[in-house]
Amino acid sequence: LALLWHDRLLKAVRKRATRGDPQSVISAIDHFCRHNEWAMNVGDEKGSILDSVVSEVNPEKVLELGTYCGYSTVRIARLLPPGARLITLEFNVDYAAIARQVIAWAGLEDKIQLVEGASEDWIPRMKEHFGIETFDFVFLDHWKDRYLPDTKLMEDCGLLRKGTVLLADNVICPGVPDYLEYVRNSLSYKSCYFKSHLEYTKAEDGLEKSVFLG
Ligand SMILES: O=C(NC/C=C/[C@H]1O[C@@H](n2ccc(=O)cc2)[C@H](O)[C@@H]1O)c1cc([N+](=O)[O-])cc(O)c1O
Ligand SMILES: [Mg+2]
Repeated sequence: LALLWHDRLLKAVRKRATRGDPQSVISAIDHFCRHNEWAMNVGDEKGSILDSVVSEVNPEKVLELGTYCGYSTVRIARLLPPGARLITLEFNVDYAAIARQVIAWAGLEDKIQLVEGASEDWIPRMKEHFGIETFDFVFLDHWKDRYLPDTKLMEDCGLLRKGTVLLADNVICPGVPDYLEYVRNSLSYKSCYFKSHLEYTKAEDGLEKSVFLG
C-alpha cells in the first residue's frame, strides 16, 4: 500500500512540477501532502528555516541522514553552489527508488549521491568510499533514536570540523530528547532552537541548529 501511495506522489510531481525546476517539485510535494495525503517531509514551514540555514552556511560538503522521498534533498541541493556535493543516506529501498525519481525530475542528480544502507554502516566509510574529510552541514531527519548515536559516530570518525553545522528535524514532535540534551549541554556545541510546526499541521515542532566547536 505504501508503494501505491508513493506512486501517487510521483504522479503528482510529474503532473504539477516542471522537469528541471526544483522549486516546482517542492511545491508539488507540499501541495500533495497538504491536500491529498500527509507525509513526513520536513515541509514548507520548517523547509524555509532549512533554506535559510543552508544559505547562511553555503556548504560544499553536505550529509543528509534520511532521504525518504527526497523532498529535503531537493530543498538543500537547489541552494548549493556549483561543485558542492550532497550525500544522502536512505535505508528503505522503496523510498530510495521514489527519491531517485524525485531528484531526477528536479534535475539535481549531479549534485546528489543517494546511498542505500544504514547510517551507522556508511558514516565510518565516508573517507575511504567518498573521499570526504569533513562535512560542512549535516541534516538529521532519519530514525529519531539514531540522531545521538550517529552524531557521536560522526565525531569519532572525525567528520565534524570547527564550525560544522548540524540541523535536526523533529526535536519536539516526534521528539529526540536524548539528542537535544546532548547538544544543548555539551561544551562541544553551540545550539539553538527554531520553533515551528510539524509539517502540514498546527502541532508544535522545531529544528535544532548545533554548531560543532571542535
Ligand atoms: O519518524 C520520522 N522520520 C523517520 C524517518 C526515517 C527515514 O530515514 C531513513 N533512514 C535512513 C538511514 C538510516 O540509517 C535509517 C533510516 C528511513 O528509511 C526513512 O526514510 C518522522 C515522523 C514524523 N511524525 O510526525 O511522526 C515527522 C517527521 O518529520 C519525521 O521525520
Ligand atoms: Mg522529519
